[in-house]
Amino acid sequence: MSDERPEFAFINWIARQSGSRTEVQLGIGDDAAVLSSGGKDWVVTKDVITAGVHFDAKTPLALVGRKALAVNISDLAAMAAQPCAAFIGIVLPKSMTRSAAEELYRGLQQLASEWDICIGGGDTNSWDGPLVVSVTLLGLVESGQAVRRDGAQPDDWIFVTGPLGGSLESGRHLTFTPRIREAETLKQAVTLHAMLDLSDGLGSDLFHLLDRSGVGAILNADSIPIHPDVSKTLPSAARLQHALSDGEDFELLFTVSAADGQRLIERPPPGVELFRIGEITAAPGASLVVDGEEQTLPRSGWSHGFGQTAID
Ligand SMILES: Nc1ncnc2c1ncn2[C@@H]1O[C@H](COP(=O)(O)OP(=O)(O)O)[C@@H](O)[C@H]1O
Ligand SMILES: Cc1ncc(C[n+]2csc(CCOP(=O)(O)OP(=O)(O)O)c2C)c(N)n1
Ligand SMILES: [Mg+2]
Repeated sequence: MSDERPEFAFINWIARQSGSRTEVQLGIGDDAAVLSSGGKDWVVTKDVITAGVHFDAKTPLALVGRKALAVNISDLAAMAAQPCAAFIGIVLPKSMTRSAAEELYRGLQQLASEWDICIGGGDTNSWDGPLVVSVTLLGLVESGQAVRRDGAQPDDWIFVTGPLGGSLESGRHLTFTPRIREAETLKQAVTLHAMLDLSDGLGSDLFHLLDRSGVGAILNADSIPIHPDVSKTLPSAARLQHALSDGEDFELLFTVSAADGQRLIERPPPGVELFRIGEITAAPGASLVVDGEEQTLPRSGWSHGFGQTAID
């Protein structure tokens, strides 16, 4: 007879629908999972989402589960890898019911099956704090083919795969489709020099790519695609600011040689939206051309602040 106390009953319920993959030789039920790669490279990512920070009390729990996995799939898209197995850590508020916990998991499980992801394991805790979901996601890529942040080169063209801004107000941050297919299509079409996904906002994430690559960038304000979710009644400078700093767009930003960039513009690969927003420069720093005038692009966007007030 299996252990029917809440934690173990819930884990048994999860195990019955965890999916399977040949790479996952041993999944839920032992002290650890066993995976084999078949000669490819593993690409491993982790993102945590927290009540009050990434979703609020009104967010349907199925969408919370969905988002916890989707943000990680987006990180694998940014590396041009294919998702394979997920490990789910959940810290439930003690007041949460079993059916609420199941709803959370259903949202997660549904997205997992859409992307053929096997849930290989995880951990379940409960406490007197808010809901926290932490996902570790493993993906696969042909050896040496992961696309990194540090490969941008001077004169590269910079592209994004979709319009930016307004994702929180519209709820898009809960329902977006990770750009796995787009990354795969682009990887087939051109040589991707550097890539990342836009989670904190263009005005923040661009700098991560520039810093890692040791280059700078010049962006054209008129070319930055502003999402229809950003209110049309705002002045254009405010709309641009939303596109730069709202975050959670989960579009890809990538750089390619000018020749490859030209190719993408002339023959856009099917199923990929593309916006050319600027160029990489040898000189560090980022600037923005607004009405023909070059301005410094300040770092903006989201970052998790802490340690500012001495209460420890
Ligand atoms: N607490 C942590 N311990 C170890 N590595 C971390 C921690 N937090 C973030 N990282 C690492 O720092 C890098 C940047 O993280 P992050 O800004 O969260 O990236 P992303 O936007 O892709 O999720 C990643 O390599 C991530 O694995
Ligand atoms: C309740 C709530 N407040 C604010 C936001 C907006 N927001 C939360 S986290 C975030 C940035 C991305 O999160 P992070 O944990 O930094 O992701 P990572 O860069 O690690 O992928 C944004 C824009 C939200 N989605 N929900
Ligand atoms: Mg992260």
